[in-house]
Amino acid sequence: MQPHDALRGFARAALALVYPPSCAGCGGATMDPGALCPSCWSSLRLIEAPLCPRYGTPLALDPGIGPLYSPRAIADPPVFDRARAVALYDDTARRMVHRFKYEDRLDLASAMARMMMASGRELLAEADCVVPVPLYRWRLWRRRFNQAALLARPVARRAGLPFEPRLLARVRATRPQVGLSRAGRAENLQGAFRVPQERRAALQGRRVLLVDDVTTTGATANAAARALIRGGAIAVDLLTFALVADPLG
Ligand SMILES: O=P(O)(O)OC[C@H]1O[C@@H](O)[C@H](O)[C@@H]1O
Repeated sequence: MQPHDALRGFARAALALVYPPSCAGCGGATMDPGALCPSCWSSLRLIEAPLCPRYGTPLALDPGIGPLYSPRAIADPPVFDRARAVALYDDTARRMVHRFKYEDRLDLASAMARMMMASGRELLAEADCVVPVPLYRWRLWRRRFNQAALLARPVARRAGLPFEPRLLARVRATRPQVGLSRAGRAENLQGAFRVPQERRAALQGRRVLLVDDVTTTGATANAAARALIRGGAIAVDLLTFALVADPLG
């Protein structure tokens, strides 16, 4: 056994003392940290092909005639190239995100990131770097962590890609997206992100994988992707843990 394996084993055991393994969905007992109990696992609505190649939303059928875009991708194409998510944001996925983000269950990040790696395989294969959606400094101070960064870091590390949280900054405080209409969400995010002048050189010509916890309307990802492209990225893909299947009208 390598010394770092022993250290990792010790860290895992110490973590299990602080956070006894419990289901990431319902909180019931499980064997492994971050695992789901059989009932939550079977109710997690994993997103599987056929998918809209742009928004990553599940499609009802695959006619087998090449890529089929969702009506929304045709009528309202996003700024990012392709989005992928692990699960639809209902029941189990919502409970997981709430535990992680609002109940400080930061230990869930590793398991969630592992699932994101599987769903984002094709995006990771082409990405040059991984950038989390940043929080504005006051929000970061209040929450004490950026949930997107906690997911993006292990994704980048396991994929062997650079983790680049400083390539994108949130330069304006925005209202929480929850409770806003689709138009309100887009307006709320206008001008909220910028690539810092001193980081522009580092971004030129790179394909960015943007990471967040949830996509609802895509307004946050669009605003972030727009700023990254203005700042020099050649393209932006989006990877989130959950996707709201039927976002507000
Ligand atoms: O901008 P849309 O996709 O509507 O909403 C998703 C955002 O709203 C927040 O709660 C999430 O963390 C994410 O950043």
